[in-house]
Amino acid sequence: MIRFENVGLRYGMGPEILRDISFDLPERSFQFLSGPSGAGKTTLLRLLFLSLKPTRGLITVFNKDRARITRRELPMLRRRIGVVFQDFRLLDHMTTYENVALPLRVRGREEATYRSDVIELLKWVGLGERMHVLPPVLSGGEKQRAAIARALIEQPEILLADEPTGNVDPPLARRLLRLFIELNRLGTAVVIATHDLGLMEQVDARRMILADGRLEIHD
Ligand SMILES: Nc1ncnc2c1ncn2[C@@H]1O[C@H](COP(=O)(O)OP(=O)(O)OP(=O)(O)O)[C@@H](O)[C@H]1O
Repeated sequence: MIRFENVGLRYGMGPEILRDISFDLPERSFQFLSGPSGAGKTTLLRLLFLSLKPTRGLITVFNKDRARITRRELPMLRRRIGVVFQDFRLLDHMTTYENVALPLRVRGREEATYRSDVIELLKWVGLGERMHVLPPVLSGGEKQRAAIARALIEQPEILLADEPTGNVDPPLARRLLRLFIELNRLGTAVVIATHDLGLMEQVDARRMILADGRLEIHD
């Protein structure tokens, strides 16, 4: 689905943060992306989400060359990639339900066509009782699950999650991990950026480890 070939990335005139990164992200795969703080995990996720362009090398996304993707094509492709950001990015003046429904509303869909899907998804992430409250009232773990639901509402083919268990206690982290595993069983490829070793030990999954700008892959 996504392929990197000798990809390099530097911000401005700074040093190369990522060097010669090559890997394939197969359909329905499950992988952790790990490495020390500052190793470039978020940067790699931004390349995967098409919000950054590589400074060298080739990225192919859904059989398209990243360098040839036009601005107009970007929203269509991004819809196929769900992202859970480290800081959630929920809108505080909208309820949980409205936050999750927003991507569909923005696309001009009538509420009657998606209402039951949003409610079902909120129940699936365990927020059935919290759908009418505003994000400032939600706990960290609830915000995390609202952000996951929003990333999933358009049924993406890939889910990227940046430190999804960073702010939650171990039982909730396990619950979130079960949610990602279930999602993967249903057919979505999953990439979880984390430096939580305990989390990675719970699943026999591919590990992509960034260190000194390079990527090591342990299948
Ligand atoms: N917009 C930017 N401009 C310049 N440098 C940046 C920018 N974003 C990140 N960097 C630098 O790139 C390097 C990698 O950052 P990145 O956030 O990708 O790492 P990370 O592995 O996700 O870290 P953490 O685990 O702490 O979130 C860091 O040295 C960081 O300072």
